[in-house]
Amino acid sequence: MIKVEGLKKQYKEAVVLDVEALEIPKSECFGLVGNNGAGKTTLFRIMLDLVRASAGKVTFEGNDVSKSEDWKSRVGAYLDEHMLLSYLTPDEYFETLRKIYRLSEEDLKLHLENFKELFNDEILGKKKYIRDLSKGNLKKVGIAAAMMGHPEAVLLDEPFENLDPSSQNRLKKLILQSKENSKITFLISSHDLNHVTEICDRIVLLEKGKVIKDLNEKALMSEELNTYFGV
Ligand SMILES: Nc1ncnc2c1ncn2[C@@H]1O[C@H](COP(=O)(O)OP(=O)(O)OP(=O)(O)O)[C@@H](O)[C@H]1O
Repeated sequence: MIKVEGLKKQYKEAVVLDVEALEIPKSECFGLVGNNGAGKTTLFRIMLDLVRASAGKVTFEGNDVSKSEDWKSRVGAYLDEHMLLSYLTPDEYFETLRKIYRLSEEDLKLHLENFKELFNDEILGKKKYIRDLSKGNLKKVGIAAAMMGHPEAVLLDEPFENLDPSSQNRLKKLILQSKENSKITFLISSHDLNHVTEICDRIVLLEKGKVIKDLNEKALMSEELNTYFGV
């Protein structure tokens, strides 16, 4: 379980995140939505100990992520391209991660087979550096990397952004399959209300850093979100 307790992030006088309490149980597909600047990425960055909270904490299976290391081998994430090694080709990058995660060559092959449809024959074996990939293809590499090493939880910031419509559908299918087969907990931030409502069991809406809605009834999600966003 991922637990957020009394979490605050402040830059000078501006409070950009203020989440009293949030519990994300194992295997949940948790959607995070909110307008630009609502605090979604900040929450993910604190969860990954990339940014220090001004107050409060995030725990993964009881351990404070800012004070322990154990969660690092159990959580995968793709927030943006800074997380990639852009001077490598995707093949070299996955091979590097394979060694870090101590996976066999067969394990890596099996993992990448799950991404065959999503990669659409544009990622592997192309001898193109990651830095030269299109934005959508960069995202695909990042997501495949985030899901390597049998993580218990995967955080994805705007995973559908820059993907073409077929790739968006393939990604949704892949997330649903992984959730079904591996019981991965997914935390997904997105501006695409249709996609998140389709794949997530629960959606939290942030406004100016605060949780203003916590929705888990599928039938009501779209209605409430469409009303809020005026779409
Ligand atoms: N290093 C920083 N210094 C000052 N303010 C920051 C810093 N990082 C983030 N912020 C502010 O924190 C707020 C929340 O930003 P955040 O990126 O978390 O929002 P978001 O919901 O992910 O937005 P978007 O949908 O546009 O990606 C914004 O007002 C942003 O300007």
